[in-house]
Amino acid sequence: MLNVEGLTIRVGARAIVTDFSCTLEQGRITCLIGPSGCGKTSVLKWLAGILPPAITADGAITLDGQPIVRPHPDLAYQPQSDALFPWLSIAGNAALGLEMAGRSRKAARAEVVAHFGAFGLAGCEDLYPEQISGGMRQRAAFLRTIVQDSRFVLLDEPFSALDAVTRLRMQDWLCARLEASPRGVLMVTHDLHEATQMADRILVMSAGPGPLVADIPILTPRESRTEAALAETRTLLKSLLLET
Ligand SMILES: Nc1ncnc2c1ncn2[C@@H]1O[C@H](COP(=O)(O)OP(=O)(O)OP(=O)(O)O)[C@@H](O)[C@H]1O
Repeated sequence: MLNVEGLTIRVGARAIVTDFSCTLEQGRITCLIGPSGCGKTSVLKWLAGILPPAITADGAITLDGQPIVRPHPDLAYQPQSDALFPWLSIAGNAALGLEMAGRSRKAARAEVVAHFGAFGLAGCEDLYPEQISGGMRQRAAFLRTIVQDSRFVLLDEPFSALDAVTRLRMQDWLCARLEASPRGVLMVTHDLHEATQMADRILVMSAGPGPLVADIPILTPRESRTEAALAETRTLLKSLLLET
């Protein structure tokens, strides 16, 4: 279990996040939503240990009750931008996390290339990032993150550049992967449909810096999440976002 307590993030004297707390459990998807600029990305960057030096933060983080130093191998992070290296092929980029974790280049490449079909990247193995579309780059970055062995995954709008059908496919792929290999996921999204379809719980941040506005468990099993079953939750989320 990953626990965050009392996280406050400041840019100079200005607080952008105040008193943020959450618990991530393995096998559960937590979606983080909130208005643009409320600090969602900053929270993920803090968790990943990559906040820029100009941004300061106070807060406690523990993994199974023990404080951890980040970057940490049990926390994989996919930034909002695809952040692919232009000089590496798509297969090379996707395999990078596994290589850094100690796999040989050949083994890492074989492991990621096995998913290229499901990710709509078949035939792109030896192309470079500038040769493929933004949606394809985002899928390669997602693959690089999700194949890692980390117990927790931090995803910042991982499907924002995808068309509607591809997005649904990737959502299904992620849910199936997590069932086969349970990990804790914290995913930022602006898409209420995505959040309610995928999440076990949804954390709502406020526009102004302040504690979470709401922490909403989604109890309906994923296979029963019809439009009707989720309508009430979506209405609640919309009204919370409008209020903030
Ligand atoms: N490097 C930085 N220097 C100065 N201010 C920053 C920096 N990074 C973020 N901020 C400010 O911190 C606040 C929170 O930004 P952040 O990107 O975390 O929000 P967000 O909720 O993820 O936004 P969005 O939904 O638009 O991606 C914003 O006011 C932003 O301008």
